Amino acid sequence: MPKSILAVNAGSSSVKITFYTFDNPPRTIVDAAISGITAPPSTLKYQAGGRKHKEELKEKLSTAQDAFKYLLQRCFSDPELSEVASADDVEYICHRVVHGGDYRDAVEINDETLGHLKGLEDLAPLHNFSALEIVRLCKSELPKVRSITFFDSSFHQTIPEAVRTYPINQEIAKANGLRKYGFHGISYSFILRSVAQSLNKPVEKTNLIVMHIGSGASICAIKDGKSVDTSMGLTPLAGLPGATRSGSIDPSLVFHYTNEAGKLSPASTSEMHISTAEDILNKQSGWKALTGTTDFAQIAVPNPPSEAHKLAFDIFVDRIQGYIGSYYVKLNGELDGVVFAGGIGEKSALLRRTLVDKCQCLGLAIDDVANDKGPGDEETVKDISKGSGKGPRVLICQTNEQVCGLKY
Ligand SMILES: Nc1ncnc2c1ncn2[C@@H]1O[C@H](COP(=O)(O)OP(=O)(O)O)[C@@H](O)[C@H]1O
Ligand SMILES: CC(=O)OP(=O)(O)O
Ligand SMILES: [Mg+2]
Repeated sequence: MPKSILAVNAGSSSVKITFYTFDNPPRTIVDAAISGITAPPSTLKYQAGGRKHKEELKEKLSTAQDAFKYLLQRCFSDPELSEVASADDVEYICHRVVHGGDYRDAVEINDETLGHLKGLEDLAPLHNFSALEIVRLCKSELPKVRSITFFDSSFHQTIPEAVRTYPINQEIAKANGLRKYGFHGISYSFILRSVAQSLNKPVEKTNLIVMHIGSGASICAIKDGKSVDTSMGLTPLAGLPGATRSGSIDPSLVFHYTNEAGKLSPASTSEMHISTAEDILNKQSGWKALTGTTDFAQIAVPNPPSEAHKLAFDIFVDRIQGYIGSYYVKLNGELDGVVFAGGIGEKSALLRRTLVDKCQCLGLAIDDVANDKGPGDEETVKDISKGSGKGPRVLICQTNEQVCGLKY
């Protein structure tokens, strides 16, 4: 029997895996995901053929590796999944790795590339360590299967120098690789292709503002099919706030927050060197710090349970609105569409409605019925614009960070 390809997406609050056939285009054999790792109980979603299943898990899965092991076992032990019964049925594993440094393309894992990626672990503290733990697990437990890593940062290699350069000492910046990298690029690349196709435009002539907003949130300006700016920076902390991340703040805040800020955090291990400040801004800020929950579904409601929930919603809207305005100008007003994607972007009709209302002056308008309904299960791109006028389209794209790796 021909072997399969396994794609793994370790996000900051979820792990999603998909097994594909080697067909062209690849056929999905099974899709399985665990979400809510940072807000237990975790939820399992499992879809194989016509079978769909969702359940709250009793098991405590507190790390991405635990979630990955659980998902793999679940697929291998499914008696109805003869195509993927064990590691012998897998030829390649494609891993989403958030920070790829200067890598422009995917790389196969060997001692040299793994060593190089280990050097980048500190630059994406909520992601690279977990993803590489899964890579290491695959190397030891599925030693015959080849692992390929695909990077979120690759898509943003087209960002112009003046945008990616921080105004600091350039010798130090170059020696230490201190520049804007940008992330969620695997998702942006999938969204770009899917939206261009749905608008009937060639990718290289498509101009978009895309929001990938989930536990980690970013926004990207795409001009002629290329990333020209994005809100995340050297690390995924910059830009928009997220479930546990502050997003951009005045860097001096770090020095005033606590005089311990420069010290290594207790969470640091000999493998990761995270300061207390990084720990606080990455893991103890965002919605969690403001409201106590990391679940935006509890925040984006018409009657928020507290003032703090309302404030969290308003902060998010304010920051996104600022980027949309800035990117609209950077794209010279030549915009085909504004796209909502990621867990929040795809599911929160309230956030979409609020933002589009605030951006009316750019010609954006939303159809309430289409917006409230959202996309159907099989609908990758849904147009929720009002009327068929000339303004930029407002779209929802159900992104897929697994399949994208296969098409790079
Ligand atoms: N109906 C909803 N309204 C608002 N937010 C939602 C809704 N459903 C899920 N979310 C949020 O989506 C986020 C997860 O997004 P996702 O992109 O899947 O995760 P990750 O960032 O881990 O990859 C969580 O914060 C979750 O609360
Ligand atoms: C880069 C990033 O923040 O990813 P995620 O949204 O999956 O946490
Ligand atoms: Mg994600």
